[in-house]
Amino acid sequence: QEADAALGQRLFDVMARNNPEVLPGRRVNHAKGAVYAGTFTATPDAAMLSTAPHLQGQPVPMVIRFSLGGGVIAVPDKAVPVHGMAMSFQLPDGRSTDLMCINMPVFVSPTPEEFIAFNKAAQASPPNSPQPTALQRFIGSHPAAQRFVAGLKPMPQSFATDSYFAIHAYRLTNAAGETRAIRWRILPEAGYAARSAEEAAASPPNALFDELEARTKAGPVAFRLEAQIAEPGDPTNDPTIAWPEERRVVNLGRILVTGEVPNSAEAEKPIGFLPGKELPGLARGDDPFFAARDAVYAVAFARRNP
Ligand code: HEM
Repeated sequence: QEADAALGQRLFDVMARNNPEVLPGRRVNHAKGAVYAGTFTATPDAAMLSTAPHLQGQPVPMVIRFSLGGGVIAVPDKAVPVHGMAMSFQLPDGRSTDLMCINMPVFVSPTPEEFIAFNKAAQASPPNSPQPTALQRFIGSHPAAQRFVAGLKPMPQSFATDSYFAIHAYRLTNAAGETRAIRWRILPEAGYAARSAEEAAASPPNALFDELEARTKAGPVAFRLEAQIAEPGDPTNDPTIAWPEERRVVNLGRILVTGEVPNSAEAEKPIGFLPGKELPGLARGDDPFFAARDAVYAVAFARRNP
């Protein structure tokens, strides 16, 4: 649709203005990253929730990209608190479905328009701006942004000791035709482990990427894919509002990250993840971010693969 395409372009433009320069062929956001191969194997419980082919129990290959938020490839790992884990589940018939997760359970803005305003406030607050800066004023008057910033995590020991969230609500439908709203979560089998402020400050520039490469050379890294199930009244169209922790959580299966792909910097170029790719038994929910993100990712992909 016209309106979505125009919003996608405006979202791309505001992201591009976050960066001094977008290098040719590189991502305008989550620029620093590494591509890994993996597999996913569903538990029997997964099929009780959805008929989606990758949730039936046969192992499926995965492509997984770990990343740091922001558009600067040369940024030190310790400087960026928002981490990405984007992944594609690859079905035998050539179809795929993706999850694009960050290490935060909620998003910073309730609507795409407000995300544009948030970025503009950040851009109007360069280092050494007089206080309160435009960003401080924005955060002070937007509770969701305040919660997000307050919830940012310390640097983890490893990408393998952090949890990741696709944030938006999806819908799963099982063979009996029962549909449930869910939110995806990815939990580390190694357990959550963070660095102290001193350890983080002393960490080398590529600490997290080097650590993951070394760790996977010693053996696969495992995560649990879970679905948090909504109850009536839980908001499905506002990614800034967490559902209560006591909601039922179903263990859907095991993600094994097996190793970095050869020449990751080239391998990442033709990859373009999308959060709203549907399958039988798996649909996007009613969050307006799905259409907005489809649109901005299309612009971003075309720009880096002209
Ligand atoms: C309107 C809000 C958002 C905008 C404008 C936006 C924008 C972008 C852009 C332009 C990219 C680069 C895409 C590419 O070149 O392929 C990107 C990557 C990414 N985004 Fe978003 N994003 C938004 C919301 C989110 C949310 C809510 C999440 C997580 C739930 C998320 C997770 C990611 C991840 C993990 C990547 C890296 C993908 C990769 O490794 O290829 N984004 N985002």
